[in-house]
Amino acid sequence: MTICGRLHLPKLCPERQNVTDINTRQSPSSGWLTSMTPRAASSQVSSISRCVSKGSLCKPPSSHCLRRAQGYSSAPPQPERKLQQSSQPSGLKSWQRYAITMVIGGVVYGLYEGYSNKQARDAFIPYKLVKKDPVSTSASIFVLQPQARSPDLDTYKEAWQRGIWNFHFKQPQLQIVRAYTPLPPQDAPSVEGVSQLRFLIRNDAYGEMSSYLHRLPIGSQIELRGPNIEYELSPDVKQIVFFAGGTGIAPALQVAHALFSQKEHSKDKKLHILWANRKRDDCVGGHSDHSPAEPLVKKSTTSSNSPTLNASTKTAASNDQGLVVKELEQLKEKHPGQVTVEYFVNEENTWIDRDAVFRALGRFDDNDFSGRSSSSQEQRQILISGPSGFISYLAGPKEWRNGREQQGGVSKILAHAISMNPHNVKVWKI
Ligand SMILES: Cc1cc2nc3c(=O)[nH]c(=O)nc-3n(C[C@H](O)[C@H](O)[C@H](O)COP(=O)(O)OP(=O)(O)OC[C@H]3O[C@@H](n4cnc5c(N)ncnc54)[C@H](O)[C@@H]3O)c2cc1C
Repeated sequence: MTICGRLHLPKLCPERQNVTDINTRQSPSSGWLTSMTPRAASSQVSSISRCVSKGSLCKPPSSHCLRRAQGYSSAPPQPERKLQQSSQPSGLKSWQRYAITMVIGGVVYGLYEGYSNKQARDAFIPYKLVKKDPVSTSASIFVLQPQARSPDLDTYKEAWQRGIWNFHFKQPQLQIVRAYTPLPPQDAPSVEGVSQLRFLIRNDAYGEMSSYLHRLPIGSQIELRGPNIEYELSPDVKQIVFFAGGTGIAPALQVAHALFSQKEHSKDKKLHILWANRKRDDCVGGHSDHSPAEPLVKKSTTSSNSPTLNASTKTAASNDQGLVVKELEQLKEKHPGQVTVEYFVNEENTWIDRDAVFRALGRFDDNDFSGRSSSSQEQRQILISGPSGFISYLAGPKEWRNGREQQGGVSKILAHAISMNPHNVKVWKI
């Protein structure tokens, strides 16, 4: 078993964005590149080039020249004789000076390119709220359309292929930022050119951002920054068991999108999703794909209305399907035999407990792994996404180390289930 860290794209520190509160688990980055402006970069190139072409004997050339370029020096004044000496073509031949200039120029250009791309990623782009489709009494799908400045669609297209990612939303009055995960585009032959974004957002009555977003009328402007990659799907991954809590289903749908759009062996890939919600309202019409012979575990026998499998089967008989359930059903139709879903509803006393986790891990099929070169760990992955309590309950908490949120060890129910299963797996807490 391997526990993996998450990918972090560097971010400008919130203070510099005039944003005071951010809920992403990324720490603000700092450092020379972040704090360097393009003008400073180009002035440094010219100062460095000047310094090198004069044949100055800087050792190492860059540090001395950089200090000079920055306009300060702690070195004592150089005697005139030395300066004259340095203007002679003493140590370096002209081709050497040229080569050094080219190398330094290339490095600075590379840094500047990176800086420009980062600037574009870190800028907030205005979107217009064009639709809000209720999914349940507490969550809606928000549809956003870019306004004047068009986003970099290529970057989004790349993100859709890469795995799990999010955007930062800005609350303009409070200057706070929260992350939300876009849902894969629907009914689009290609993600290319699709500029609308959809988000499943829960309305938390006491939450600053979510209640603000749910109060916004259609036509309002919302500013977004991204994409921020959280998890990168390796092309070697063949089987995934995904534990999703509440809106944690959005990353599961993203993974499905990335997994099945991979060109190689996409027909061999399998995804099993276990989706837990507090209320049936959030997943109306969802019925589990587990075998009827395997009853879901009844947590409590004291409650008179503690339905088990029968209740979910009854609900499934209804034609009513929530929007997210519909998307899951479409996914199953599009990839028959490759996608399976189990629903867990707390108010119906169905839980992702020990048995459920153990059964889920039993879906990893060793027969699918012949003749592949990559390690089986890479090929089988367990992903967990949802509120921090959900992740902790299943696999132990994520941890803060050196100002960054890290994966932490795998403990609790998942560790037990893994120890009982003979499979070699990689675990990601999203
Ligand atoms: C990478 C990532 C992706 C995410 N994707 C999604 C997504 O796709 N969809 C989605 O809905 N969410 C998503 N989230 C969660 C989202 O970013 C926000 O955390 C969530 O919407 C709550 O933010 P908020 O500002 O509304 O709540 P906050 O104001 O930050 O409050 C947080 C919690 O504290 C409680 N609280 C606040 N004040 C009080 C008080 N005085 N007393 C008691 N309780 C209080 C609130 O009820 C709330 O539950 C994601 C989070 C991350 C990190």
